[in-house]
Amino acid sequence: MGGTFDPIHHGHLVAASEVAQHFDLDEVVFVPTGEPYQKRSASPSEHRYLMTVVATASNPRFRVSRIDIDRSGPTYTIDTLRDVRELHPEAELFFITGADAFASIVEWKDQDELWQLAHFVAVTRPGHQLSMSGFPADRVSLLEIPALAISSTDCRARVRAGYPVWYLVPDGVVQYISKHDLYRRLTA
Ligand SMILES: Nc1ncnc2c1ncn2[C@@H]1O[C@H](COP(=O)(O)OP(=O)(O)OP(=O)(O)O)[C@@H](O)[C@H]1O
Ligand SMILES: O=C(O)c1ccc[n+]([C@@H]2O[C@H](COP(=O)([O-])O)[C@@H](O)[C@H]2O)c1
Repeated sequence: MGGTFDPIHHGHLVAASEVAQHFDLDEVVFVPTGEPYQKRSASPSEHRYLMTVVATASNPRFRVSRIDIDRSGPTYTIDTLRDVRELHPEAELFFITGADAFASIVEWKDQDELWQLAHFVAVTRPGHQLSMSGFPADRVSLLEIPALAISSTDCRARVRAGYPVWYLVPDGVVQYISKHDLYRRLTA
């Protein structure tokens, strides 16, 4: 599951858990983006990586990869999937996205090749419509998951405004945000 994770929240974790259960996955690898070129700004990648580690540490089926943050330049999923394929030549790969990210996939780099590298799972997300038309039916699945109307944008705005993010993000992430004074001065 790729994401900017700025910060990681319970919407991400529920999506990962539901997909792992539904497809009987051995593990879910969270891959924080290095340079999310379509986002206006993002916190330093090490902060986003460490929050993802903190949020996932207690789940034995969850792991975090540095492959995107250690690759220089803009992050493209085609590179993520090629690198993962090289590391795990025998694995059956699934790429998890929310409905909003999936809707923009036609704009992603080398879109036609993406389908050969992984099976894409698009999960439902409040406020976003999912349409499978035009996509290769055998390479894409839609999964309905419990609706959590949580976004990283909203979490950042809440911190900036002095509102709590307890229970929207894992406790350790609340503490990490506070310890490193994240989001107080950001505009995004
Ligand atoms: N509440 C949610 N329910 C389902 N999927 C989600 C949810 N939040 C994020 N996702 C999915 O997780 C992936 C990573 O999302 P990302 O890290 O950009 O979080 P975000 O909340 O969308 O962030 P931002 O508000 O900054 O755009 C994307 O595929 C996104 O669609
Ligand atoms: O490959 C691309 O061109 C591309 C463009 C935008 C987003 N993505 C990937 O989509 C995932 C979710 O991205 P985001 O920006 O919604 O956090 C993450 O893994 C990104 O690297 C990929």
